[in-house]
Amino acid sequence: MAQSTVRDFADRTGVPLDRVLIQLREAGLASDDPDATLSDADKSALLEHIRKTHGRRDDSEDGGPSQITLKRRSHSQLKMPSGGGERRSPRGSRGAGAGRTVNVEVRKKRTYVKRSVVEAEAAEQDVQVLERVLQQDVTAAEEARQAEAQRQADAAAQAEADRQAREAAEAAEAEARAAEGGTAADAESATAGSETAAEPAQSPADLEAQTQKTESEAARNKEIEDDKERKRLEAEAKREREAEERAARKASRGKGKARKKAESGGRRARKGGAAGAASSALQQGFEKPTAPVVRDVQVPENITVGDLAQRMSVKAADLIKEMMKQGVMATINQAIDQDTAVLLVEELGHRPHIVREDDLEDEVLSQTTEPEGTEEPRSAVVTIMGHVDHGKTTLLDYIRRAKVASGEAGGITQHIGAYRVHSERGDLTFLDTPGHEAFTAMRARGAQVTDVVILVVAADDGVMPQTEEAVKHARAAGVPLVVAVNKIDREEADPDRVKNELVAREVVPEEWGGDVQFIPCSAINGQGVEELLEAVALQAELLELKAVRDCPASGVVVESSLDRGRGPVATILVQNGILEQGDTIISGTEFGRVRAMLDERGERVKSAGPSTPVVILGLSGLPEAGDEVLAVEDERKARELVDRRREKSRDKRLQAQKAAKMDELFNSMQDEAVKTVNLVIKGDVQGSVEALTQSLANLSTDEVRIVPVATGVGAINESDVNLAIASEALLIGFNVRADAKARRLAQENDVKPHYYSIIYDAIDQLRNAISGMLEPETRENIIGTAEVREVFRSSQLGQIAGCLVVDGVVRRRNPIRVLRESVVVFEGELESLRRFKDDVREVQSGTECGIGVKHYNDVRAGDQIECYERITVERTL
Ligand SMILES: Nc1nc2c(ncn2[C@@H]2O[C@H](COP(=O)(O)OP(=O)(O)OP(=O)(O)O)[C@@H](O)[C@H]2O)c(=O)[nH]1
Repeated sequence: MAQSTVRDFADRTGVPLDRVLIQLREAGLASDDPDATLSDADKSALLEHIRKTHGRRDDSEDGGPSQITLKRRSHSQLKMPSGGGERRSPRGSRGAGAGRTVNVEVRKKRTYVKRSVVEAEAAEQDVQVLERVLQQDVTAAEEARQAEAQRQADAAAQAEADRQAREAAEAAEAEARAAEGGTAADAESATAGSETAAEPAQSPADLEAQTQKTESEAARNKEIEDDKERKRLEAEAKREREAEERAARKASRGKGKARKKAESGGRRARKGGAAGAASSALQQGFEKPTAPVVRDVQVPENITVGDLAQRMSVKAADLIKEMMKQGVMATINQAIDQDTAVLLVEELGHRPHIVREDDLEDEVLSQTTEPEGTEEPRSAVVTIMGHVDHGKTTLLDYIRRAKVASGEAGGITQHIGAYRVHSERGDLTFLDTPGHEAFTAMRARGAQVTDVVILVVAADDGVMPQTEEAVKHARAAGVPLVVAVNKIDREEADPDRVKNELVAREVVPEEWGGDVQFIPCSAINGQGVEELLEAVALQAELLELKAVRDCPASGVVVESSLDRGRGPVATILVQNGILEQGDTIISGTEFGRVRAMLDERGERVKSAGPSTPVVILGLSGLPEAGDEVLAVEDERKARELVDRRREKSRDKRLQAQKAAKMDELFNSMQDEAVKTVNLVIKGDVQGSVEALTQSLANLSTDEVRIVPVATGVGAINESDVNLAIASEALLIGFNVRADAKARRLAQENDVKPHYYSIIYDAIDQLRNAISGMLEPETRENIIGTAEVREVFRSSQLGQIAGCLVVDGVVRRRNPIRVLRESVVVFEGELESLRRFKDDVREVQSGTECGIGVKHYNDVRAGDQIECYERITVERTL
């Protein structure tokens, strides 16, 4: 096909010249010159390019809609005046002057096509035209080339045929000439001549064919080369693109969270008006860290493996692996100690920072623990101690002129109460500690907040075990004693006996050269009570008790309980500062604001100074008796401190539970015969629960173990019942009952809550129950002894011992022992028991008899035969 210029080609195809030039440029073929010639090879290359790129444009579109159809609907109303002057309102109601209203709805629809789509379509059409024309041209060129080759081949074949014909003719001619006498030389030369003549006829056609062949081969080679190069470049570009995409994907995965956060931050920033800088900064991709990231890790005193892994941003599994390498086996939720955690953090290349839990404590409590300020005199805190029923409550009752004892269940004080008593010698604060041994622990605490102990000893009873205990506690706490020798109104009262007995315990009366005041008194008729108060006041004076008033308030919890209407209620004794209503306080693991304060008469007070007992409302939970109470200024820090304390106590509890479980397992492995009685104990106040738990736990023996699995303050609830069911525990309510749900659950599961209001009863009943669990004891009872006087041999009966029953009765069916010089030589049973010739069932003391011992033929004169019985005895504790 004839070569043409680009312009000609564009004209022929009808495609704009620009577009043809663009296509050629994209195919990498032509310059910008429209008059450059376009060879067949160029056209082939262009066609190939078009085929490759044709249709790709659709894929590269952004995927958005190529056209949008908008529909609009508008409503309007036309009001038509009615002919009869009557009008109808839009709702159809008739009214004066109303016309007819017609609703008109206009619908419009318009379709917009994307400009780029239209243009792309035009370009695509042009390209299709180009492709078609090029295809035609290339096909035509190919066909022409093939026709030309055919023609040349035909010409060559014709020439060859001619030459052969000519040669044949000439050969025939030469033969004829030879036959006529011609030489062979002539023939040869003729042959050569014919060959030479034939040569010029073949050469021009061959040359042209060869030249064309070489040219097309070169073009094809070039095409192949170009194609290879293009493919290589394309593959390279593709590889680069894919690598970029991979990196971007990875970055987006890795930074997913961060980006979300950043984006939200960005949104916030945009909202705030600072959009530009923020959003451009956020678009950066993921940057692979070039060096290991070293983190600063806070290591508290106790931390779980999972938590530590999170702080280091490593997987928990990796941390556990690392621990295994170090020889530590732990699960993800297991708490590890600070030292181990520090080692692990260092091992993993981070910087540990040891967090001392006391830091926060110190910070929050610095102002309160050591009060600074002017010290002022304060009234004494007095505790009454003594043996059960020696008259503690009656004495306090007399002193504060209120009937406390009469209102108490069983007449025994069940929990610590605190009362302020006004006397002529100033105020005294009394902590009423119960006298039962069960309250030992509480009493010990009472002694610690106490300035003076009144030791009540009944003059008719003398020193008893708890009197001694009280002396020990007072001594241990370094608290001075004042002895109230009570019940002197009784006839059998013997105050001197009390003195003597106490002197033996190194409590020496002043009048006998000691330092302890002994005051004889009667709590019933009040005799000597004034003197007692005077003695206490005197003792307090000697102590020169002081407190700081102008400092943050601090004190101690005396008792706490849960009140149905008021929530947690705590009796506290203020020791320093002035506690005001509204103060923020912390106590142990509890936190709160003092909502209300009540004094010992239940009257509201706004503030309470040193040595004042008050009941406070507003704590988050029940603090333990003996816990410190502190008023704090920084509420946030105080809350944080309480949270940390709770965490700590929970950890401790968990660890203790684990230890307990291990111990239990170990014990049960060691001795499976040991029976366990589990208890779930609920009570009205913390002190009672503690005391009851301790007393009941003390009933444990080697054979029966008492395990209080759960204790708490408040009504018995569903969870208590569930726990009792699960652990097969006895459910005990002390001055509390099961709520409705708990009752139902208990009934359904045949669990019976045991209610008590007197600690003695609970102890006695449990003791009886435990007694029932003890294995009965088998005892031996010797019922008779016979002395062997003589031994006979009978052919029928074997050896027979002639005996005299010296003690009790010997029975035929009972087991026997043979004793020789008081040593058992045989144990077995009787073969026969005879009186004279008769078999008898038993022989009484003082009677002779013949005894045959089964399976024993060595009974000798002088031996003793002991007859006994086995009896089973029920055991009690
Ligand atoms: N005659 C006489 N009886 C007294 C006197 N003091 C107490 N009692 C009686 O002794 C009994 C026990 O008195 P409480 O005051 O309940 O004894 P307690 O030491 O408080 O007992 P617990 O609360 O169990 O620790 C009561 O019946 C009192 O009436 C007294 O001075 N004289």
